[in-house]
Amino acid sequence: MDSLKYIREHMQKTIETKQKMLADEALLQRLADAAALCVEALKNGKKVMFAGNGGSAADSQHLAAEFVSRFNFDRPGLPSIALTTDTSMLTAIGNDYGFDKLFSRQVQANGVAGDVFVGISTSGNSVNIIKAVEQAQSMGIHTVAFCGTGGKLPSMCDITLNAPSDCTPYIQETHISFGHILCGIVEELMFAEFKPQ
Ligand SMILES: O=C(CO)[C@@H](O)[C@H](O)[C@H](O)[C@H](O)COP(=O)(O)O
Ligand SMILES: [Zn+2]
Repeated sequence: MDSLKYIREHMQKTIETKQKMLADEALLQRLADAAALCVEALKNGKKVMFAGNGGSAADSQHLAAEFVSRFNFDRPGLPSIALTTDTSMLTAIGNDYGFDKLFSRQVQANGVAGDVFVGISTSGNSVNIIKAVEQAQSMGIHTVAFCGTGGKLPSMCDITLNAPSDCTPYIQETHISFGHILCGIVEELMFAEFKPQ
């Protein structure tokens, strides 16, 4: 096994995925639209919820923390929760209702109309994310997909941010760019007066 060859190939593929993203004007516009959707929800006193499995669970809590704490500059916290972090809730729902209901149950209990739900799935086929999107839609909660090119999720949501790859790690590495850009635009649009000159 040639580690340096592996590193070069991985970096080449992740750069190619980002270049495809940059060349896709419609995708960039949808990312701007997703930020505008979050701004509208937050200005109306609503919140942004994130959910995903595995690496996407980590992305969910990373991005919710960015909203509540800070991203590029100091400003008031923004309401956001990751539905992936409370082990008591996750084990109770998983044990009593099944893993497929992990996120939809939390959306039903804690979501309100006008919130934004961001479902993150590289395959686009994680059932607990699909069910959470369906639950959100039934409650008037806006839905955003962070996905790849496959699965059911890309055709389900109000706004679809599809990383242009079919390979989980490159999709994930693009998703965290989506999330950082989303946080950065929301912060700028909502708190321009807090930005250091
Ligand atoms: O982080 C990784 C792979 O990079 C894994 O933990 C990965 O997130 C898990 O296999 C997830 O269960 C995949 O779910 P999904 O992205 O297909 O919805
Ligand atoms: Zn991973």
